[in-house]
Formats: sequence, C-alpha cells, structure tokens
Amino acid sequence: NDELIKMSQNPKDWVMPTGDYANSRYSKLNQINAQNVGKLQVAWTFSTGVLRGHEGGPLIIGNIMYVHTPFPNKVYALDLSNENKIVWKYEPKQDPNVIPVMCCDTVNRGLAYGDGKILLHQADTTLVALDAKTGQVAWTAKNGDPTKGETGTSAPMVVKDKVLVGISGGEFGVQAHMTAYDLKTGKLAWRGYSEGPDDQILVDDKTTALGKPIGKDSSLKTWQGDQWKIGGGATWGWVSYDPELNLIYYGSGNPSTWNPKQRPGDNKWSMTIWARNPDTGVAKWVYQMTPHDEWDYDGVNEMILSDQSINGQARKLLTHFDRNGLGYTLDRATGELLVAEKYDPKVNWTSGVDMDKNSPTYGRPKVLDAASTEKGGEDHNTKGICPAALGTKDEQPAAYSPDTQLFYVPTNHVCMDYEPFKVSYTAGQPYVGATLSMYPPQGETNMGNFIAWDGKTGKIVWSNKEQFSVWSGALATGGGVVFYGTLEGYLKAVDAKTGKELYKFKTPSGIIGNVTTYENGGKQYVAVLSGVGGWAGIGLAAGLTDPTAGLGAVGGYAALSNYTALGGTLTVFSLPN
Ligand SMILES: O=C(O)c1cc(C(=O)O)c2c(n1)C(=O)C(=O)c1cc(C(=O)O)[nH]c1-2
Repeated sequence: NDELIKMSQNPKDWVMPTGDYANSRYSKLNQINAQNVGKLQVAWTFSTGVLRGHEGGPLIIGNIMYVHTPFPNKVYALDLSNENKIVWKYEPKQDPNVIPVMCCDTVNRGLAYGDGKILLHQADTTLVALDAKTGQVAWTAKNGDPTKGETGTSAPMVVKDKVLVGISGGEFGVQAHMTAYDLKTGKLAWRGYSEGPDDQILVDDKTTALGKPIGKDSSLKTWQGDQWKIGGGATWGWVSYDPELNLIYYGSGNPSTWNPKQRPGDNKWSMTIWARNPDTGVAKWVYQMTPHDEWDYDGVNEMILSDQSINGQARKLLTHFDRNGLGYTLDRATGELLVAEKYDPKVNWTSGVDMDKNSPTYGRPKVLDAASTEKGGEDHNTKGICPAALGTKDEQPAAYSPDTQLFYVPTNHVCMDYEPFKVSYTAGQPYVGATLSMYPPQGETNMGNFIAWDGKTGKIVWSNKEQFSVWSGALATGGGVVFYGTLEGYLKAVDAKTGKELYKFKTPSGIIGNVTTYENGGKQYVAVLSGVGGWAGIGLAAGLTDPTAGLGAVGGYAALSNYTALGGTLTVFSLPN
C-alpha cells in the first residue's frame, strides 16, 4: 500500500502496530536519547475503562491517536492537538460467550489503518472498518465462528488493497487460516489454511521448502486420516510485508491437540513460516520449524525483515525468535535457512537444527529423548523441559535497530513439566490434552531476560535479567535507546549498545503492551499501555488461583500479585520543557 509505505517513513506518526512493514519497531526519532532519557517525565495518561490484559499499542496519525482495548474492544480517537480530547469512541456489541473460548486472556493486539479507515479485529472475529474521521462503520466481515472456538486477538495488516487477518483457536481444534479482505468493501479475496488439501492451503508446483518443491498433498500426507480438519495451526501473530519481493510473512501455531500421541506425523504446515503472495495468497515458500510439536511451541511470533551483509554479501533477511527457543535467520526471498541458534542457553528440548544441506534431516531440530513428551508411557509427566509452552518468547514483539544491527528481544526464562492426556474433540470445547506446571530454570529465580541478539551470527550480545518474563514489545530508536515494559509495571529505557538501564518508571499496572513513539508539536513522546494479563498474567486477569489453571501459568506467575493489579491505562512520556 503506497500510502502506508509513505506514511510509515514519517517518524512523527506510528501507522501500523508493527511500526513498519518490516516489523522492525524502530523509530528514527532522536530527541529522547541515551544522554537525556533519564529525565523522562509523564506527560499525560488516559484510562481505557477496561480491566484485563492490554496488548499492542496506539496508532498515531497526524494529530489523532487511536487507542484500542481488550474485550469489549473499545476504540478511542484522541485529539493530540486539543488536550487529548475524545473525538469519537466505538464500542461493538459482542456476545460475552466468546470470553471462555479465548485461550490466553481477552487480549487484542491492535488496530490497522488504510484508505481512511481504522480496522479492528474483534474478539468474536468480526473485522470492522471504521471511518478514521468519524468512527462510523464502513463495513464488517465475519472471519470465523466462536461457537467452534474461533476467536480474534491479532492485529489486522493492510497490504496493497487488502486487509490481512489471522485467527485464534489452536486450543479448540480449528482449521486455521490467513484471510485477505478487500480494503474498500470487506469482500473476502483469498483464504489460505495452515493445513489441508493443496487448494485450501494455497500452494502450487512452485512452492518450496528449503529450496525444494514441496510436491503434491504436502500437508495431507503428514496427518492421520482427516485429523487436519481439526489440526489448529492458528495464525494469531504478526504479519510483515516486503513490497519489492511482493511477499507477506507470518507464522502458524501449534497443531491440535497438545497431546502429540493423538496426532502422528509432522502435522504440516503447523509451526511454519509462510511466505505468500498478497494478491493471490499462493505460498512461495514454507519452512516448518517444529515438526510434530510436543510442547505447544506456536510458530506465530513476528518475522522481522532486515537488510544486512553476511560474509560480505548483502542479503534480504528474515529474523524470527521462535517459541521453541531458536532464533532463526533466513533469506526471505528464497526461504534458505542461514542461522538457527538458541537465544536462551537453557533451551534443552533440542541439541539444535541439522544445518547439513545434504542430510535427509536438513532443517529439522534434533529432539532430545529426555524432553520428548510422548516417549514415556500413557500419562507420563515429562519434567524440566525448557522453554515452557509459552516459549523463550511469546507474542511480545522484538525490535531491530539498523544503527546497531542488533535485535532487542523480550524473553521468557521459564521451564515446565508437561503431562499429555487423552482428549476427544467436541466443537467449541477445549481440545488441549496436557497438564502443565511452569517455573524458572533450576537454580535461578529470574523468569525473564531482555537481550540484544546478532541475527547474522546467532549470538547474544548482552542480556539483562528480569524477575518476570518480559511480556511487552520493544521499541528501538535513533536516540540509541531501547524501551520495553515489565510485568510488574515498569517502563524501562536501556542503552542500545550496552544494555545499561537508563530510566525506569512504575506505571499503574503490569505492562504487556508494546512501546510506541511519535512526535507532536515538535516534541517526541513515548507511549505504552499498561494493564496486566495475557497468558503470563492470566491468574490476575481472570482471578484464577489453582496453580495448574491457565495452562500452568497461574502457579508459575503467582508472585505477580505482590507487585501489581488490574487496570488499563495509557501512559505517555516526554522530556521536561
Ligand atoms: O493457538 C492459538 O489459537 C493461540 C491463540 C492465542 C491468542 O490468540 O491470544 C495465544 C496462543 N495460542 C498461545 O499459544 C499463547 O502462548 C498465547 C499467549 C497469548 C497472550 O496474549 O499472552 N495469547 C496466546
């Protein structure tokens, strides 16, 4: 979308949840820098009026800021040039029965802008286009069916004349898909499923995996019978786009159920990086990171596009920090695998990926027997697996700075016990099939790290310990500062080169939102939503206390209640006058 390419080059605005099409979450703004960030002050705040987990962040277009909330998915347009007054407000009417079919809190990861419209993906999967000036509904489209466990949490992405939107429901046995709607009318343009026959997953004889054609029925061959129809592979993460290559990139999530014994095979194309043509949906290449998942390592985390040199050769790269604990760097034009390394040294389910191009298992991770959750007998509890199901990183997006050529990654430092059990499928009922408990790695107390990563070599450059997982999206800036939030509620600024902490401020609630920056009236601002929740904060958000509830997160993050409580607030920072 030419309008969006142009708008995203203006650092005063923040026009898409990911900052730009490359998902870099980098801003050129440098008024706030490593020398003066310590003087940051709260400029203004805004209460969203909603409790539970606030993910994503506001859009800023000119003088208007658009703020979204978790269910019931309110949208506010605030006038930054007039005391942040509410210009319009939108609140959809949604059946609250959608709440129990949302796996990991009632979160929403943000709005999209395109063609004078604000796009909202509601919890009940309705995609709504609102007139950006008035908040009037321009069109709506129904993306899924909550009575089957299909829900909406992901942010839409506008690419060319289409709106792309994924779907959640991996814990309910949905057949998930990425769907494109016409931006002008809301009419369905294409739908590419994560698993199923070739005409449903939108592949052709030119689609490759690791440089080789995937061939006919590549997905069907890896499922028993028609299990693919309830195979999951949800698409609730982020989408990126390379306008030159005309490809969109996103990941698919876990195969359903979590009990691996019940679904023999590689379960393609769950846990896969997809590169699709945005006009037709047809896949150019795929790469499955975790074949036959045994741990719920959804592959949906953001794909960050960067241009860097490797061995003196300029390359178009895609970098992805997977739940499975491996940081991948691929050639984004071809899908060639360049780097796959652990971004937490504690990762112990695999000894690494087979990088030998001539090997029959090229590109596959080697699974260590002690971490396999299906090797033991019926109801065997596999203990001490790192990372836990919520991964070395979950949905919280990393940032990339072209100045330092480093990635700044919010991570989880958590291990688990995983006990699969037999489960039968009933539409709209949980189809999980495993009991989990979570805890920090043995001998350690910190459940998170905030790290800087070199994607060319696959190495950690620096690492800061955090008491809890860092469940907030990072922001890198031209001022040499990197921002992120913590589950206790701190907004932190660190030096991009060294990781040294330069500033922290405790906001009203735990932060699972993504940090944003913009300029208005000649002044740079930093904005973040607080409001604890998400999977890590589900105990607080949903009032759960049984340690195994919330798929094991309630026990793992029980100590959070000593630090923070619920409440959605936007906090905006700036330097003093
Ligand atoms: O498979 C799915 O459909 C699905 C959906 C979601 C979601 O939509 O929030 C999450 C997950 N899985 C998941 O595995 C997960 O770790 C997770 C964390 C969060 C969150 O917002 O904190 N959502 C989700």
